[in-house]
Amino acid sequence: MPQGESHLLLNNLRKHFGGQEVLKGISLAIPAGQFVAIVGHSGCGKSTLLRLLAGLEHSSAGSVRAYGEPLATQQQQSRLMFQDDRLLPWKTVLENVGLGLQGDWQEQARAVLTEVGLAHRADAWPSQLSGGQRQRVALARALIHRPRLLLLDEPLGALDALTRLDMQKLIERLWLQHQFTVVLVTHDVAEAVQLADRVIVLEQGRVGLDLPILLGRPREASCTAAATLEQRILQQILAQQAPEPVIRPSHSGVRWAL
Ligand SMILES: Nc1ncnc2c1ncn2[C@@H]1O[C@H](COP(=O)(O)OP(=O)(O)OP(=O)(O)O)[C@@H](O)[C@H]1O
Repeated sequence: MPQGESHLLLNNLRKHFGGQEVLKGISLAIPAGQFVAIVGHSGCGKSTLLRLLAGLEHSSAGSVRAYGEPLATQQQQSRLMFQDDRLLPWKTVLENVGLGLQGDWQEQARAVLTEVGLAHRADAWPSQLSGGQRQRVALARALIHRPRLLLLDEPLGALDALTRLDMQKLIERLWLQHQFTVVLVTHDVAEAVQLADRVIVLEQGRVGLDLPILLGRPREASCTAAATLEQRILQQILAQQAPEPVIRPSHSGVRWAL
């Protein structure tokens, strides 16, 4: 896949919540069209980083530029997909895909449903679909906007293993076809190596490893080169202690863990 121009430039990005510094100076250049996976211990700051890229959080310091412009001016070109599909149960599949669109959106919505293999369920209700199908609808709802940046926050985490493999193939196919930039947060190191051009290990808010995945496509999950890369990433993660949960006193006097 051709990659050249920088899409995202993160410069010394920091984020704290109260006294807790969650991102401690992240600097990255992400070329247009690159597929980046972010892995790391629970609580190391992966979702916070993604939420900053989606414009759902503001950084405490540092900057993110998209195509040379402040990220905030480019936000309409990105879409975020979560582990839960966030479909509206009182709207049909087609209406969910066209949510918020004006004018003659139905044809476009049917076209993206075809791309995700669900054109035949356009008139179904979300409750009539399987978990994998609902995630396909969520993907179609993102794709209808033709995003240049697709942000994926563990979107396959709740799916069974076979559905997950199907979804991985679908995401890879659509990415190759449309050439958007992807930032995927995942707990699954094999999934990261299977899909990404580059895997970043976050360690307590810092980049601990930035590893290019120089494997051809389509990829064989069981090939030795992939297994070696997975091993390298796992070693890096396991060498780090998981972040200590932050215990804060609540107003009621009960202590709770973040
Ligand atoms: N809105 C918030 N207010 C206060 N603290 C927050 C907020 N969002 C995240 N945090 C804290 O920031 C830290 C990093 O959270 P984040 O969700 O980014 O981690 P993560 O690596 O995505 O974890 P996981 O893999 O478990 O989803 C955690 O300690 C979390 O409690």
